[in-house]
Amino acid sequence: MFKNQLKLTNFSKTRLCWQLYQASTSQRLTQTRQFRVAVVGAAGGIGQPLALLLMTNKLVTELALHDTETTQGFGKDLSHISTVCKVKPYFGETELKKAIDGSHIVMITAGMPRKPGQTRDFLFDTNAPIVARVACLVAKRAPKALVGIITNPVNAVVAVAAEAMKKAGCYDPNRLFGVTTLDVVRAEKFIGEHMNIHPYDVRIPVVGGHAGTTIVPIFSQCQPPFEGDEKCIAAIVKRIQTGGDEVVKAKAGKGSATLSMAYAAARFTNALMRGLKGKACAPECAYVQSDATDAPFFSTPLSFGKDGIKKNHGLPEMNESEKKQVKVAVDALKKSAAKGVEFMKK
Ligand SMILES: NC(=O)c1ccc[n+]([C@@H]2O[C@H](COP(=O)([O-])OP(=O)(O)OC[C@H]3O[C@@H](n4cnc5c(N)ncnc54)[C@H](O)[C@@H]3O)[C@@H](O)[C@H]2O)c1
Ligand SMILES: O=C(O)C[C@H](O)C(=O)O
Repeated sequence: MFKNQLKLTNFSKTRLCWQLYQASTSQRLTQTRQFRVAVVGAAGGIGQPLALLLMTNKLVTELALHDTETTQGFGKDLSHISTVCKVKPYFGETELKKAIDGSHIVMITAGMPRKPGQTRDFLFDTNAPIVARVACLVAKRAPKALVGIITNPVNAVVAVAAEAMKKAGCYDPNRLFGVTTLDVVRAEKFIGEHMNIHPYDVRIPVVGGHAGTTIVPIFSQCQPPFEGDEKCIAAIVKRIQTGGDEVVKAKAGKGSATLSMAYAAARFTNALMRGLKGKACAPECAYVQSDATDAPFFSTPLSFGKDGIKKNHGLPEMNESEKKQVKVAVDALKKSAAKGVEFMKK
């Protein structure tokens, strides 16, 4: 009897401590500036695991989940996770405004993924209008928000978003990003496997865009220095450039990369939030308006601050082979951007 009372007392003490800890944590969290992140396309293959990963990030205190499919069910499911993050589900065209209002970051995953045999560019006609609509609303309702575009074809729809925002009277090139982090994540993974080291320890800039030969990993700047001959580099470059196809083929008609993309997007969102908070973070590559090359948009390593891009580190030093690859990428990217601009003229 006495033993049981003692147990109960200890249990109560533990619970009280836990409650006090939680109260002090949530107080701390409301005192420091934390972030509302909106995921548009949240019910999809990328959206759901991205939402889950963001729920576990202490910098996210409110998660707005929007989709043209209902987000009620998985939103409720997420809302039971014991983090301080509040989940706000939104549904359909009419609620997009509410989802965007007050958001510090808007991650756009809305749109079709490709099927085997299709290029990313094949998705343009379906996805460009979706991106245009969301970008236009962000410009009007949350002009200070940082916008990450995951929807394909990234190489063209980022230009669509920029034009849509210009039309809406509010475009800030420092706040608009095509998310190319998955190419970096793949590069780290494949190089780590090849060199038998942890992928976390691999740093490599992947510049250009996000499709085929527009993806240019700069092996000459790999840290630690890459160990392997030209043939080996060419094979890994090819694998990074066709990583998306590898997944599309393996999923056999059931979509494209979702989990690895969610991981990459969560990492990129974290880097943006650290920038907003003024915290240091290793540079991340993203596809942004740029004068690094002749292409209007180009991915290079970036540092982030409270207004989005703090510093564009530009093109890293490159060897002759890498310079040639960049030239090929630039020619293709100029066409992709022009396609986006042309679409918005119509
Ligand atoms: N940038 C990258 O590295 C990368 C990586 C993987 C996938 N993608 C792209 O991301 C996109 C999404 O992929 P997924 O696998 O999540 O697809 P999915 O079909 O599983 O999910 C897309 C979601 O978008 C929603 N949606 C469609 N139109 C909408 C609108 N107007 N407003 C709000 N929501 C809308 C759909 O209802 C769906 O839930 C695709 O275009 C895909 O090609 C990009
Ligand atoms: O390949 C795709 O269509 C999806 C994405 O762009 C990827 O690289 O996995």
